[in-house]
Amino acid sequence: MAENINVGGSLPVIPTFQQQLAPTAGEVGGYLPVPNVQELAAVSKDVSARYIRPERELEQVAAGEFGQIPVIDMSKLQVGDDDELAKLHSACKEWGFFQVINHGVAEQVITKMAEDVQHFFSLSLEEKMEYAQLSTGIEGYGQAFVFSEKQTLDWGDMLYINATPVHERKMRFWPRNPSSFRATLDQYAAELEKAARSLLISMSRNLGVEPEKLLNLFNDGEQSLRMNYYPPCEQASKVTGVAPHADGTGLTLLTRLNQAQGLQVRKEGKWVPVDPLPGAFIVNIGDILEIITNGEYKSIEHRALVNDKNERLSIASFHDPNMDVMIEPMSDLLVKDQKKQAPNYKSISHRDYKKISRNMKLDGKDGGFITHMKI
Ligand SMILES: O=C(O)CCC(=O)C(=O)O
Ligand SMILES: [Fe+2]
Repeated sequence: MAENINVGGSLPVIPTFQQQLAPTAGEVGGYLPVPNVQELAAVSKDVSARYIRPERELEQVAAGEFGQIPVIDMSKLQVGDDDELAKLHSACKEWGFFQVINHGVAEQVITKMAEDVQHFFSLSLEEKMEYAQLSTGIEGYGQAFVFSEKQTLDWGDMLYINATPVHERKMRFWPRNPSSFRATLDQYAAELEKAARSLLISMSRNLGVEPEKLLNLFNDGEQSLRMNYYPPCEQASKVTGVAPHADGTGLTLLTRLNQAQGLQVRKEGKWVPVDPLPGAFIVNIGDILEIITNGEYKSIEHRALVNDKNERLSIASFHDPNMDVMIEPMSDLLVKDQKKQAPNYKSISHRDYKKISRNMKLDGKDGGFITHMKI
């Protein structure tokens, strides 16, 4: 078993990944234009067949069976509270999803972001389309991950921006309306990045690796904000706002902007509705963190449902490592109790990982790129 292990160095890149690299949406215009859902909802009550998911009828929603996802008090983590650290470790291992309270992000930063995002989505279609996605990438106003005419569509629109690295920002996608929006996005992104790094420090303590080693992977990393707008839908029980998926990212910090509920997490085959606490962030482990931790922490499938009466808004802040690092199990984690452990995942450059994962439709966790990374 030990022969294939390369503890301390980079794991070999598996050549088959290269075959999957062409063509890419990021480069050759892979994303298909689809209707604006907010407009559809405004003009007609009929929901086109392209949005209907017959499988939803068969799925089980767990009513109270598993309880709520764990709630972690970040102020306790920051002072090294052992019980809270243990709670975090178990939340990362058993759930892959948890809420954080006392996270240190000022309430007015979140409120201002909520106001500006709501303002943006309330603009006319024409105004929003000034920031429309191009066919070549995910950034901007539009929809994500649509590659074929046959694909079932999600009942939602989004504004997607890359906030870091700062020098690579594409300002054409950063709305000027409302006039405070750019500054708000900038501040919100910076505050959430701080919270994400603080969580990574606590996670590294729990994992038994030097915090610096984990943090270094995320230095000058990529942070993206996905602002989701889900209009009310007459057939809410038959559609999804975001189809089942596991985030292909490192860590995700999610905020809901209004009272409408809809996030559900898959546990033991059933869907567990998440009931967000006011002011809390919902945090989830993404595929990259699963790979880095060699599977000790797991990314979890989730989906967003929509409401039949009210619109729903959420913001996902995705925190990814630096583009120049290798995505692979951390070498320090491949040594446990002085023994070498086999890596459970292959190694790939972050750049290639992104190219591939951004070109796959959302199709549950098993349909995600992480399946190809498993050894
Ligand atoms: O809207 C939500 O609650 C979830 C959105 C989500 O999962 C995502 O944007 O990746
Ligand atoms: Fe997600």
